[in-house]
Amino acid sequence: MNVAMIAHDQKKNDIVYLAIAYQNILKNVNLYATGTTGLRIAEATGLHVHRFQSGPYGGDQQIGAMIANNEMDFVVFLRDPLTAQPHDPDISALLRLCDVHNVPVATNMATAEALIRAMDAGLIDFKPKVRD
Ligand SMILES: O=C(CO)COP(=O)(O)O
Repeated sequence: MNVAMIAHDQKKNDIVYLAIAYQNILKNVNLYATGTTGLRIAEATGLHVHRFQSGPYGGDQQIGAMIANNEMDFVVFLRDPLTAQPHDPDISALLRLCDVHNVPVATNMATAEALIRAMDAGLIDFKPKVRD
């Protein structure tokens, strides 16, 4: 199970809270993250996180590549809806790829918690996606 965790700066504390609260579940998956988010999660939890570039430097696109390669099962992307991001096209592209490949993606805390619990309960079908 490969899970990506990404958060904009104003949401970093939230994603750290999420990782701490659910670390007993997240320790059983392969965690991927953009650079700074991954560092914050690793420091706070001790969990191993595969870290990509920081988002504005290509991290979103690197995670997008995993989605396109059918290698990502679940994405938590806590976006900041109140601050303009210089790499907005990359953010849109990542979310678009989640929809193209039918990958569950949570963009706020409420959905993230619901999906992590659903994942733990085996309620989400994470089988490899079938494409035409
Ligand atoms: O900008 C981001 C996602 O679009 C997140 O990048 P960082 O985790 O490196 O801050």
